[in-house]
Amino acid sequence: MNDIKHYINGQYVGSASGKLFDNINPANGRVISKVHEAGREEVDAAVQAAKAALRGPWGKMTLEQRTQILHKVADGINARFDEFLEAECLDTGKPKSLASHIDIPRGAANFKVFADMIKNVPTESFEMPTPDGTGALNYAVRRPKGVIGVISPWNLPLLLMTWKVGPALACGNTVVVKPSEETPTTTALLGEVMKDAGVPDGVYNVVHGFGGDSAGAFLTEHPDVDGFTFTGETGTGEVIMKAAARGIRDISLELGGKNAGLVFADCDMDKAIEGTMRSAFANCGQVCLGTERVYVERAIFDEFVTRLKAAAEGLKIGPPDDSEANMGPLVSLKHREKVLSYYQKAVDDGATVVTGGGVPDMPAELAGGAWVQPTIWTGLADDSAVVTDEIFGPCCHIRPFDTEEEAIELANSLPYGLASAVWTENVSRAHRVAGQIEAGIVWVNSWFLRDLRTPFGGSKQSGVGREGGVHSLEFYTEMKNVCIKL
Ligand SMILES: NC(=O)C1=CN([C@@H]2O[C@H](COP(=O)(O)OP(=O)(O)OC[C@H]3O[C@@H](n4cnc5c(N)ncnc54)[C@H](O)[C@@H]3O)[C@@H](O)[C@H]2O)C=CC1
Ligand SMILES: O=C(O)/C=C/C=C(\O)C(=O)O
Repeated sequence: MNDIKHYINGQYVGSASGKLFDNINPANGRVISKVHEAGREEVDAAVQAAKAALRGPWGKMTLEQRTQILHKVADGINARFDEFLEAECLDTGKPKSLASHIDIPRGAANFKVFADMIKNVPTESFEMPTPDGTGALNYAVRRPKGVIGVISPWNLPLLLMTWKVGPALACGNTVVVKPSEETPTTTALLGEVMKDAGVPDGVYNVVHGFGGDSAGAFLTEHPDVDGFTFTGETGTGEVIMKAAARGIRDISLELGGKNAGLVFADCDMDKAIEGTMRSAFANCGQVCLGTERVYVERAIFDEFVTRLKAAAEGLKIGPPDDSEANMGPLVSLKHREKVLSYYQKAVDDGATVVTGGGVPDMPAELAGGAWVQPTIWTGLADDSAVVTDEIFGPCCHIRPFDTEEEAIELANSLPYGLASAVWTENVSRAHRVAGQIEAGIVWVNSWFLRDLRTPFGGSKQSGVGREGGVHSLEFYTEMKNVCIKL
């Protein structure tokens, strides 16, 4: 069994404290590896390496040189595709069929897309008159923000970490990444790829550990980090925001959601079932953009529930290597406890359990895994915690509505505002409803269709700021105006 070490200043290093924690395979509960837990010492070394690297060869490279290296990073991920796939699936338990189509290709694409984007985005220039008649010229330039602290979650580990690291490096910053303690491996492996691609030492650093009173907190408390980007729970986002306030550091937060799907009677039912299925159960329901509240127009409610039930019962639960499996386990037994507590709460609150609601029977070798059944409920009150809290499991509650206004009101009724999916074949309705939903992303007749040039993030308690396209460049750079008197 291998140890997973920190990656600091181009070297894999262990913790001075010798503290290690277990990395567990959620498909069978067995230990995959031991991970070094960073103390303040390792976090400080990583931040100092990142700070120094800003003034080293990285800071002196031309944009062309930098972006060529990032292309090599993407090529390096693709060249070691199977290793990344194996590592990601061991850490998360997700089906290889899913990770090979989404997680790993996006991990590589995140470097290429932002390397190309930074070369093609113009900045502003304004000529102005002056009293003496000679005039002045203003032009804006982008400069790296500095050292970026990247705190990433476990649900799409490589995808979400590189979604931040790709643009951060494209803009000339250096990074210290704190991956989730649940899924450290691909972030660690990326160090080798960075080295082989010619990324100078100190540009990409990784420290492992937990959140509070561990590597995560030590990183956010470190005064030499210039900005933080985080994806995860809303409560954690608040803690990070407070830490970033000291020293007035910038933040980009993509937080929780309790997303609504609105299914109108004029929808294409096949599309609505297929899309809602994916949005509720893909990645075992562990996608912040997933649909946990489904509102269906009363005329088609019964048919929709019957068909979604059949679809959920058709899912094949299994380990990553099972090529027929389309649903893996949850990320950990601890997370399963949380999800199962909501399964119980739904029953206590009087739900009708349409399907699921428990733990599936698994073969003996998988019995220690964090398996749960895909679950659908109806009949809960709008204020049940099952309908208002982010559960982050393979489950949804379906409730009927009678009018478009009611559907919009229900969708907007929570403090979250991340994503929504609207199912209708009426284009006027699609525009009207999309315009009124309080969320960062509204999909119409689709879900998780991602164009990396688009703004991505949440409104209300689902986040602060937007990443994606030029919005990533906005966050990862400082704009400076130069005014030249002519
Ligand atoms: N993509 C998303 O939107 C995600 C949402 N969640 C939600 O959060 C719930 C709890 O899962 P967790 O893993 O505990 O999520 P979390 O938000 O606490 O963890 C995400 C990352 O933040 C770090 N972190 C935690 N506390 C920190 C602190 N005080 N300072 C700095 N870094 C800190 C963690 O170590 C991890 O790297 C889930 O049940 C789910 O509802 C979890 C993961 C991803
Ligand atoms: O960038 C994407 O395509 C996916 C984003 C998904 C999340 O942010 C999430 O599940 O947390």
